[in-house]
Amino acid sequence: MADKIKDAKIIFVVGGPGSGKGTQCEKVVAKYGYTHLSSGDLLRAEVASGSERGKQLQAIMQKGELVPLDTVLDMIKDAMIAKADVSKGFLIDGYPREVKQGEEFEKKIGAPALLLYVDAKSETMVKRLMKRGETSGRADDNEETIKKRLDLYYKATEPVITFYEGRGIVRKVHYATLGSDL
Ligand SMILES: Nc1nc2c(ncn2[C@@H]2O[C@H](COP(=O)(O)OP(=O)(O)OP(=O)(O)O)[C@@H](O)[C@H]2O)c(=O)[nH]1
Ligand SMILES: Nc1ccn([C@@H]2O[C@H](COP(=O)(O)OP(=O)(O)O)[C@@H](O)[C@H]2O)c(=O)n1
Ligand SMILES: [Mg+2]
Repeated sequence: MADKIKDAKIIFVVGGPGSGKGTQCEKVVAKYGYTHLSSGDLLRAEVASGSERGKQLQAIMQKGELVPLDTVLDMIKDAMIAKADVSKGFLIDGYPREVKQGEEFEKKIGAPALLLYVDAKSETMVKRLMKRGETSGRADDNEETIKKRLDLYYKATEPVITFYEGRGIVRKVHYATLGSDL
């Protein structure tokens, strides 16, 4: 089964909470037809299913903490296998969250060809998430959890970018290059 994705083209999409990862992925999908897999969306789907595992995930996500590495990785892997026959490549959005997650992904699935780093200032991210929180219904789009997600991003996830910069595969995307309104 896992053989099906052995040679898949992989792009990691990394950026802070509310930096616009999902928004940028949609643009790439429209242009290049890659398959977009958001690790956060996969986790929220599990929560929405009402399963026992979903309940445990909900509690972690509400606090802005990271769910266990194996849980996310298994979900991404299953989703990749399910799409392997129709996919030109995969945008893995919101993963890796820490260097260890990247290392495990590479051991179990494969190496990324590229890392898209979606850059935004922390004030911008906070503003967007507070706005989104008015309608998103996301339990983590509130001031207290947003602060924790940001702290964790700077502490655990920024080192991921440095790690892959060492391999020369990081491409930075920010509003100026994308003609955003901000
Ligand atoms: N003004 C402006 N808003 C944006 C831009 N990109 C994204 N947004 C908004 O910012 C919010 C967060 O964007 P997402 O694409 O969901 O960001 P994300 O990084 O996937 O967010 P998380 O999954 O929560 O990490 C949404 O409400 C978007 O509509 C942009 O370039 N300009
Ligand atoms: N690889 C991942 C992705 C998401 N998550 C969890 O899911 C939450 C939402 O992730 P997300 O990528 O949709 O959103 P942001 O926190 O980036 O805004 C995170 O705050 C984590 O609790 C995780 O633990 N591990
Ligand atoms: Mg997202």
